[in-house]
Amino acid sequence: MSVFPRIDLKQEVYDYLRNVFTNKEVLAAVGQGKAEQRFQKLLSCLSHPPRFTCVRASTHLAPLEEIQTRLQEELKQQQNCGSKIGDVSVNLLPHPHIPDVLFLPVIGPRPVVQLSSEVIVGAQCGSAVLRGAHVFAPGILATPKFMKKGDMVSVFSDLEGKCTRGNKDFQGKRVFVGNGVAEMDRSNIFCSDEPVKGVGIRMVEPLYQSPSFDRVLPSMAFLQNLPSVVVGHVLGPRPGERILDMCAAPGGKTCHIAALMCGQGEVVALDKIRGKVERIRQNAKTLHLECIKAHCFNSIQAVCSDQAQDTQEPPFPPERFDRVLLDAPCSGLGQRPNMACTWSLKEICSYPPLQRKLFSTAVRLLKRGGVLVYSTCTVTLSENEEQVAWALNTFPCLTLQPQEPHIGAGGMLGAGLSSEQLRLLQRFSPELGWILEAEAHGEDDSPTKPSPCPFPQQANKDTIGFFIAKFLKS
Ligand SMILES: C[S@@+](CC[C@H](N)C(=O)[O-])C[C@H]1O[C@@H](n2cnc3c(N)ncnc32)[C@H](O)[C@@H]1O
Repeated sequence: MSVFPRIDLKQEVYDYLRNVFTNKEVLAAVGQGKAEQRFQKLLSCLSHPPRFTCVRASTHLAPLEEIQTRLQEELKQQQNCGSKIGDVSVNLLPHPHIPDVLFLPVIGPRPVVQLSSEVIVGAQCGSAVLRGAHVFAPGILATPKFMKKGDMVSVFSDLEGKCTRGNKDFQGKRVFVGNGVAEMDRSNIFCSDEPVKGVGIRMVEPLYQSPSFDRVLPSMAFLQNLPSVVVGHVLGPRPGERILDMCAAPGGKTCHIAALMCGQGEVVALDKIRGKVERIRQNAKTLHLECIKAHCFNSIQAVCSDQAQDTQEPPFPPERFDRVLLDAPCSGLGQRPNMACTWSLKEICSYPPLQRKLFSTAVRLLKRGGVLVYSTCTVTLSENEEQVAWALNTFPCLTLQPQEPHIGAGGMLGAGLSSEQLRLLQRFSPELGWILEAEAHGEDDSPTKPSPCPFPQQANKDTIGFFIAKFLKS
């Protein structure tokens, strides 16, 4: 199952995370051995891609079955267009409990032979390749000296971010992600006056095989991690409501919310970075969602004190929204695949205070009787369960609510929450699925050998690390 080394973390971050996963409450519940095993499995699975590609289907535009058939046809055609991945069957699977999700099993790691011609790409680009993307030219850092369009090359991801652009003899740490065909000469990539655009290497033998969804039925299929799709359903928007998405770019969840409302009502999407707000607008346009109003704004300041002010633009008067989503900026330690995180502990610990400021604004902007969903794509306690404990103490008007669907695990021990409160939280913990799988394959010393999870449980478990809490304001 593991082909890559465990995620590489700064020692101080490793120690911090290890303390989180072996905290007193966890140790009292499961003991040192199990807690340590869970932490080590987490480090392993973070460096690997999830084994399913999740697509959110635009069921506001067409029935799921129609989208499934059209996508399958498109992806088969893509295979026939000259790539070596023609032997793969495209089998999109609907999720039995989530009406707008289609899964595509990822095939890998496959036995791909490395070539002598090496192309080095940035870590982010390498991660995208492991999830089915081709290599876009701006992600290329180094190529063979005389690389010409049409050459077959092996693609490697620069693990430590040490490869300089245009390097001709990079010797640093890298991992192999597959073979591809150059779509450009080296000179076009590094010696052009214009910023370089488009596909630089077309992947024909990826280590992990999943079709590229680039320009495949863009209005019908939106690539989104499963927990992110769950967030939209947990928020439960209804047609005609007024919804605020406080940290919205690039707009995956905003668009899902608008689609669930069948375009009726209003979804206000805020993000503090102007370029990213444009992405929200583009996505809304592509998906034919007209009820989205995107603004560039610092959400911490999105509430004004004047109750009477009825403005269409931020800042908004208090208690203005039926539902609020705070998909908070976070340390992102649940993202997969991620082979190396260069962040310091100080950077990781900078998020909780920011999240609390955003949360306080969210509570003020929410109507009484309204729903607030808080989510992150990270695995720390301080950004997840500890934030929930803080919120319940600070805002007596808030209560935790059950989530639908609830396909992840409950909250993690360590923040002093009761078992009932933990049950109401939803934590996607891919390491738990990996432990089951290893035990089933006899890789661990477990006395019992459960069988590997069938679909869809496997797809529900092998996701990015993610956290969701749902509150009602009374
Ligand atoms: C986790 S991402 C959001 C992903 C998004 N919800 C989606 O599903 O596509 C967090 C976003 O918060 C934005 N952000 C960070 N601080 C913010 C603030 N004070 N006000 C508004 N947006 C902020 C970042 O620019 C980033 O785009």
